[in-house]
Amino acid sequence: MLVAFVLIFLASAVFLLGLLSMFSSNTWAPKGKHCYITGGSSGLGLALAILLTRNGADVSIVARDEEKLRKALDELEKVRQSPGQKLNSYSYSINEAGPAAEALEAVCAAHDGRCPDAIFLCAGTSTPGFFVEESEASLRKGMEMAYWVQASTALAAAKRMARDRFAGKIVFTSSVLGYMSIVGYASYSPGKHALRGLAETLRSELLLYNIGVHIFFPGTIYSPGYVEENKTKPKITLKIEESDEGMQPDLVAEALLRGVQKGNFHISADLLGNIFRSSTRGATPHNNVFMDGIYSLFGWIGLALWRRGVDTSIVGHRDPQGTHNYQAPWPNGPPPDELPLATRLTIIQLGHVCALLGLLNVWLLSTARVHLSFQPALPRKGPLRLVLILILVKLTSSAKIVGALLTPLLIGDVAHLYFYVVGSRGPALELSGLESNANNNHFSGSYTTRSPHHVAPGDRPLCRQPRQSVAQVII
Ligand SMILES: NC(=O)C1=CN([C@@H]2O[C@H](COP(=O)(O)OP(=O)(O)OC[C@H]3O[C@@H](n4cnc5c(N)ncnc54)[C@H](OP(=O)(O)O)[C@@H]3O)[C@@H](O)[C@H]2O)C=CC1
Ligand SMILES: CCCCCCCCCCCCCCCC(=O)[C@@H](N)CO
Repeated sequence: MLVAFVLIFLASAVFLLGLLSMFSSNTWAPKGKHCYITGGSSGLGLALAILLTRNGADVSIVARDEEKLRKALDELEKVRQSPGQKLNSYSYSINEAGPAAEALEAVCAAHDGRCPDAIFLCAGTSTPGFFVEESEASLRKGMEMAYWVQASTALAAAKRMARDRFAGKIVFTSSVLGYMSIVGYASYSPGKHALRGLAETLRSELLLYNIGVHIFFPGTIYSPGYVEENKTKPKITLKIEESDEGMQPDLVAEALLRGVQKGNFHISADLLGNIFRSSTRGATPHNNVFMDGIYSLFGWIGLALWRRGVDTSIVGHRDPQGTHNYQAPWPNGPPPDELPLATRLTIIQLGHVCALLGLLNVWLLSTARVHLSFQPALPRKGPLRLVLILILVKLTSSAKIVGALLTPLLIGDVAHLYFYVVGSRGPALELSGLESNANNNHFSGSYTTRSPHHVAPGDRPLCRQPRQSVAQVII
C-alpha cells in the first residue's frame, strides 16, 4: 500500500516535472553576448571562460597573475568560434572597490563602453585552518578573498548597469560552505555566507533596474585553488570532505551555465548542493517545487545523520594532552613528556601483583584439581594410600604456596631495585596517545600542543628527578 502510494507520488511528480519543463525555455544563450569572468585564469573561472567561448560569447577575464592570464587566453583562442569573437584578459587585483571598478571600466572600454551582458564572479580563494590559529588580520583577509573579491565588482557593475539602464546579469560564486560550515573554514565560510546575504538583497533590490542576480553553490571542485587550499587544510577537514565526491571544473562550469539559462536564482552543481540548497531555502525561490521538496526530505533525515557522524569524528580528533591539561592541569609546572620514574615503578609493581594473583590462581586451581581427582580413588588402607597422601601433601604444601608468593615478589623487588638504580637511564615510556599528535596537523603554525609556556627554560625532564626512596616509589 505504502509502496504503491510512493510510486504513484513519484510518477505524478515526474509527469508534472516533464510538463513544467515543457514551459520553461532556455531564455539565455551566450552566443554573441559579452561575458566578464573574474578569476577567469584558473579552475572554475577558466573552465567557464572556455565553455562560454565555445558557445560563441565574447569573453573578458580578469585575475592578478599575468602569466596565468596569458596561458588562459591561449586556451580560449583554441576554442574560438569566429574571428570576430572578442577574447581579452586583464590583470587587476579586484578585492578592493577601486581596482575592481577600474577593471570593469577597462573591460567595458574594449566594448565601446557597453556593460558586459553577464558578469560571472568566480574569483576567490580559501585558506583553511583552525579558528584558534587565526588572527584578526587573517580573518579579514579571508573575508576579502571570499566576500570582497566578488562584492567589489558587483558594486561597480550594479552602479554602472543602473546608470546605463542596462539589464545585465550578475552571477556570484559562493560554495556549499555558504549554506553550512564545518571545522577549518572560519576564514572562508563567513564570506561565502555573506555573499548569499548580498545576493538575496540584490535579487530583490536590483529588480528596480531589471538586473538579474544568481548565486552558485558548488561543492568540491578539483581546481588549482583546491590543490592550494589543501596545503593548509586540517586533516580532520579533509576527512569530512571525503563524503563529497567532488567535480572537475568543466562539469561545474556546465552546471553553472545551465542554472543561469534556466533562470535559477540559487544554482547547485550536484545532489549535495541541491540538498543543502533545499534544506536552507528560507524565502529563496524554488528551482523546482517538486524536486526541491524531495531534496529537503533527503536533507531532513540525511543531514542530521551526516552531522552526527561529522561531530563524532571531530570529537575523535581531540587532542588528548591538550584536553588533559585543560581538565586536570599538572600542579607543579609543565606536564611530563614521559612518565615519571615513580609512575613507571608503580606500573611494574602493579604488573607484579597481577602476576602474583595469576600464579596463586593457577596453584589453587591445580591443587584443588589434584585433590579432587585423587579423593574418590584414595584407598582406605595400605601403603598406596600413604604414597598418595604424601604426593598430595607435597603438591599442596605451604612451601609451594609460599614459593609461589615469593618468587614473583622477589623478581619484582629485583626489578624495583634495577629500575631504582638505573631508572634514569631507562627508555622513556611515551604517554599513550601522545605520539599521535606529533604530526597529525592538529595545530599547524605557531600554536602547538607543546607551546613554549609549557616548558620553562632550565626545567629538568622528569626522568631526571631526584631519586625517590623505595617507600616513595611504592606509594
Ligand atoms: N575549489 C573548490 O573546491 C571550490 C571553490 N569554490 C569557489 O569557486 C571559485 C573558483 O574556485 P577555484 O576554481 O578553486 O579557484 P582557483 O584558485 O583555481 O582560481 C581562482 C581565480 O581567482 C583569481 N583571483 C584570486 N584572487 C584574486 C584577486 N584578488 N583579484 C583578481 N583575481 C583573483 C585567481 O587568479 P590570480 O591568483 O592570478 O589572481 C584565479 O584566476 C572561488 O570563488 C571559490 O571560492 C566554491 C566551492 C568549492
Ligand atoms: C544526505 C546528506 C549527505 C551530506 C554529505 C555532505 C558532505 C559535505 C562535505 C563538505 C563539502 C565541503 C566542500 C567545500 C567546498 C569549498 O568551498 C572548499 N573547497 C573551499 O574552496
